[in-house]
Amino acid sequence: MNDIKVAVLGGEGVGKSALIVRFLTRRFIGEYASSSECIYRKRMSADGRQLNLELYDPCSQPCEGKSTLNEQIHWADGFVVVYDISDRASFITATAIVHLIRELNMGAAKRESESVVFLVGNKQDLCHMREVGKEEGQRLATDGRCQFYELSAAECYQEVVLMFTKLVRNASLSGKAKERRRRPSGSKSMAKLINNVFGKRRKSV
Ligand SMILES: Nc1nc2c(ncn2[C@@H]2O[C@H](COP(=O)(O)OP(=O)(O)OP(=O)(O)O)[C@@H](O)[C@H]2O)c(=O)[nH]1
Repeated sequence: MNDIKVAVLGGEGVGKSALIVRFLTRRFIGEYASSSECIYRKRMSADGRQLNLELYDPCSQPCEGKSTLNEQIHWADGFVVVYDISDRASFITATAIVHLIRELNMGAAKRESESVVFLVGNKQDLCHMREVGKEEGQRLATDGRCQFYELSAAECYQEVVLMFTKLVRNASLSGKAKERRRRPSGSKSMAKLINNVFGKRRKSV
């Protein structure tokens, strides 16, 4: 069975938990606990193959044993980088995250091990308060070799599911996940890292 690790990253309050909870439970509940980081686990199938998905939801507040952005990027096979279309500061944060992911990918040398990154402009239902143009998101996605979505965790259940499903499929085919499968010793040390970094909280939905 393949393990696929996806980190949902972005500034504070952009809707990371809302997107994850929407994908896993279909529901938009409005308020989400944000005092600790956690990993949600889900079994799913893609292209007839069974996958174990691990979805990492970071904690924006300072919390005990909090992992660094670099650790999160090394851990994951794929990323959803989220910003809020009604909050320009969150777009600047998303831009920095996309650039950091690509920088660390370059450090890892091989192009085929490049991570799958989806850039998501969330809260599309707040377009009357828009501070980030759709074309700006598209431009960042092109620069950072990301797929781009504008959607609303509050209102677009189908789009949220499609986005995550496509990301998981692409990540499962990516060089990074394949490389990990080919090298059991590598996955052992990665498992150790995960336990060190994320061992405290795991959730199944
Ligand atoms: N209008 C609107 N509000 C949203 C949407 N998605 C999330 N929210 C709201 O935005 C707020 C923050 O959502 P969270 O999912 O907690 O955001 P987060 O990025 O996980 O937050 P932190 O973990 O604190 O960084 C909540 O009040 C949500 O109800 C959306 O698509 N539209």
